[in-house]
Amino acid sequence: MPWTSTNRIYAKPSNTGSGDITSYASSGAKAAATAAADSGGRFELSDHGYGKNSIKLLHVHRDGEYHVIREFEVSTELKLTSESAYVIGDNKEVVATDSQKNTVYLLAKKHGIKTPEEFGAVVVNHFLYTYRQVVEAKCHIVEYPWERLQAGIPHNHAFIFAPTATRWCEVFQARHDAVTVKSGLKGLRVLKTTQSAFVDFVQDEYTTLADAPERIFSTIVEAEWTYDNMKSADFDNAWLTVKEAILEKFAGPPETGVYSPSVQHTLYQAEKTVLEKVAEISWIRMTMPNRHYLNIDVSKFPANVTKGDPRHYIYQPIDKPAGVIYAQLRRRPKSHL
Ligand SMILES: O=c1[nH]c(=O)c2[nH]c(=O)[nH]c2[nH]1
Repeated sequence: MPWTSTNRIYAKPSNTGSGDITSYASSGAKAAATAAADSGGRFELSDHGYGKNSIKLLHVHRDGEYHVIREFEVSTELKLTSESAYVIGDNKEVVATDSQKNTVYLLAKKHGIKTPEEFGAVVVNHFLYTYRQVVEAKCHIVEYPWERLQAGIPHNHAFIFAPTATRWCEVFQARHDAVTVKSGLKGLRVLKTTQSAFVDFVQDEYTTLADAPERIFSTIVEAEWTYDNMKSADFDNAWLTVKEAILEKFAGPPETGVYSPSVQHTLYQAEKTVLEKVAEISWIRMTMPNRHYLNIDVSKFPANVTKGDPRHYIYQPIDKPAGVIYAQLRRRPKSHL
């Protein structure tokens, strides 16, 4: 889906002044009130920012009988040119976090929320355009996983919470720069009972793990990615494609599955599928913790207490520790040869 009709998203805000700007304190006071000046050159503020976290918001789009909902937690963060609020307690340039919260509701009312990524761009753009003292704006959005209720046919206005995976995005814009968008998925918990192995790894005096030609594979996937060409990006489609690529490469076809020689290989396969399928994604990073399920070793028990139905297999789920496997796959620049 292209960006919304508002072309403000791609404009590069300048600080040379505009009718939009409603607040700006004198630069004289700002120059003096730095941590470096205040501390006689001993210290400097190496980072700062402030905002409102987890602004809860339900967007309902009522189109006759057919209603669409999206629920979010939106967090905003601004960085000001001035250090005055920190160093001398001068709040003249501070856009209150309470006002940031109000702004989120008012922008949602005005523009609606088509995708979290597009709404995040509206929010950061607004802060940079409206307040000259804002040098950077960030908006982090987490979406609640509501799905339309299916009652034979899709229900017009009832929904069910289906937390298969949580969608999030982070939108950032610095003054004079374009918007950048990072999208992500977390909490996608999966398990399969065969077609997973881990063999042929280093065997030395530190090793007790035996080759496992057959094991349980379970993980809780996290993924994040950015876009090369945001103008043509279809954010909803990208998120669904990432989720489906992970499920496809983890599970394989329903009847036969797909063999996994390691978490590493399955993770790479999923990332490669995403870059093949979604042209606008420039890189993707996935993390797959290896949630271990240990075979219960019954060999030390007498046969009369261990024998039973051979179709029963009992494992011990292990919460901690978990293996942690991650990789980031990006497109290589096209060769000019
Ligand atoms: O798929 C795996 N990768 C590893 O690196 C590893 N290490 C380990 O102990 N078990 C596994 N499994």
